[in-house]
Amino acid sequence: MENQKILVLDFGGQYNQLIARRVRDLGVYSEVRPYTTSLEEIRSAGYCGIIFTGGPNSVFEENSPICSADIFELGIPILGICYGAQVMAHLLGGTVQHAETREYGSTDMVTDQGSALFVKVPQTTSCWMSHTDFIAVPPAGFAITAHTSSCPVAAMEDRERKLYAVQFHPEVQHTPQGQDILRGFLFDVCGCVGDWQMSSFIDRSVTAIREKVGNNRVLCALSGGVDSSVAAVMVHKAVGKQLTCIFVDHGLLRKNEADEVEEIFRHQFDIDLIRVDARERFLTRLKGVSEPEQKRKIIGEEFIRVFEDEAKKLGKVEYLVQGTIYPDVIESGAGDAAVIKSHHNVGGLPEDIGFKGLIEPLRDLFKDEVRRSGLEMGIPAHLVWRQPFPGPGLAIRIIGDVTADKIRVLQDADAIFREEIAAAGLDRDIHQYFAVLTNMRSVGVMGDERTYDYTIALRGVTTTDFMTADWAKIPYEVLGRVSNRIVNEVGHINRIVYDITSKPPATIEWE
Ligand SMILES: Nc1ncnc2c1ncn2[C@@H]1O[C@H](COP(=O)(O)OP(=O)(O)OP(=O)(O)O)[C@@H](O)[C@H]1O
Ligand SMILES: O=c1[nH]c(=O)c2[nH+]cn([C@@H]3O[C@H](COP(=O)(O)O)[C@@H](O)[C@H]3O)c2[nH]1
Ligand SMILES: NC(=O)CC[C@H](N)C(=O)O
Ligand SMILES: [Mg+2]
Repeated sequence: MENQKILVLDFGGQYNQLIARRVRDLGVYSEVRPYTTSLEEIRSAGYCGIIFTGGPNSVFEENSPICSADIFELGIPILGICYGAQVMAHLLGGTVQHAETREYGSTDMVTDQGSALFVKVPQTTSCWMSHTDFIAVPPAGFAITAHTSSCPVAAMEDRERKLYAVQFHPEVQHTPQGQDILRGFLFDVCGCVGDWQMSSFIDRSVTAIREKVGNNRVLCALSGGVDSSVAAVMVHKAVGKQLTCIFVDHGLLRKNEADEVEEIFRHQFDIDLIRVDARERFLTRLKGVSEPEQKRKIIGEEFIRVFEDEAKKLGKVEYLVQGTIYPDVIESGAGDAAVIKSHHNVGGLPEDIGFKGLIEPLRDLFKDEVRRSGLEMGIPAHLVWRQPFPGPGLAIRIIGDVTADKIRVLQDADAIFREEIAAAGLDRDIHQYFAVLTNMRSVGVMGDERTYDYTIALRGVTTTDFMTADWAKIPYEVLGRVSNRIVNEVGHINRIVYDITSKPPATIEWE
């Protein structure tokens, strides 16, 4: 049985992924698709509801993202949020205007409890606003169901056509009744029953993979990280021995990591594994390259070339499995979102790929959801809770060009940092921590001699979904020990700094 599902139609907002997430948290499957998705596709996918997201544009400006007005004729219930609400008003003949002042932050709101959205919400409540434009006049057939002191149409609905719109953001935590409002839309308006759980996601994915693959062989790009391990186990559940995993040692892994991954994987799982020594070829291609996006693209391409070479040795392989997850996709600039960085497995992929297609069963999930599905499939907790390590590895933690010597220095410094964090019992509390070899050299004095050597930056963050993160408040004693050990034990380092920026404005990795 197919699960019911909700389409989150992406108009370029910041919280699109959060909307999808909140819907899944309510037990309803949801997926984010661009606003350009064709009506035919939407109709045939059998969605039981659509949510229009917010977005940075103004509906009345030229070239703003707009969908076809025929979407309202599909008979599928729609909820517009913020820009999405304005799209609905604009397309159906209402008036959207630019306000003199922005409405931003927590705002008192009066609701009509006769609305399916507000039955569980007090008449006077608060909501979180982030807009300048507003709906001045709703389209014909719409009733106003909420207002604030400066926003005449905080919510409107055409009950008969099942079209709903809210100017505020029910998906953010600062709208205290937000989940009740979404629940009202999903359950009362769309008729969702809440039939989705992680286990049904797994079952459905396994079935879909089995159908897609048929009798063919598949390769899985396995890094030993959480995402690809979960993807591999899922594909193995689907097609068993037709799956071969390829683990690439590109020479940019952490100290001793290649051996550790091989050891763990061979013992833990009954899955075919090939370890490829590609250290030479990656280092050769990266020689003299210092621009971060260029490094990422070279690595993305070289990964694919290695997979193609291995596939040839195995005979005919149709599909490549990757452990791509949602943040990889959105940061690589999916839909109308900006390119933050090209993740090697998405934006860094070459155009010509020697496979019929990719299989990415986790593409719509967040890290914490991937972990939940890993635990559900019986992957041991110590693997599921490993901290993430980016595919391009130390190449994006060495600022500037990458050389074998720099890799060694960084591996040693990073190993000390990780050892001390573990010794202090902090490895579960800090969700990702690592050392960065900055390209900066400075003057120091060691053993009464002048030194002119590199600076290591330490980075530690706390986060749940890796989309936003705070810097970890590592105790000074621990930082002190790490600093001492690195300058004493690792050559060519004479200065250590700790990175105290959150994401945003920084990102977790330095490149
Ligand atoms: N060394 C590698 N060998 C083979 N495939 C890799 C390697 N590094 C990354 N990949 C592929 O790229 C994908 C994305 O890497 P990413 O680091 O985001 O995920 P992961 O390694 O599976 O999990 P984690 O985020 O926990 O490190 C992986 O899921 C895997 O398919
Ligand atoms: O597989 C990956 N390929 C990449 O190209 C890549 N870039 C960043 N990351 C990881 O993604 C999370 C968010 O990182 P940023 O805040 O640096 O964007 C962090 O966990 C990063 O380690 C990557 N993972
Ligand atoms: N957050 C939003 O979706 C904003 C919508 C629109 N850009 C406005 O300013 O009103
Ligand atoms: Mg990884």
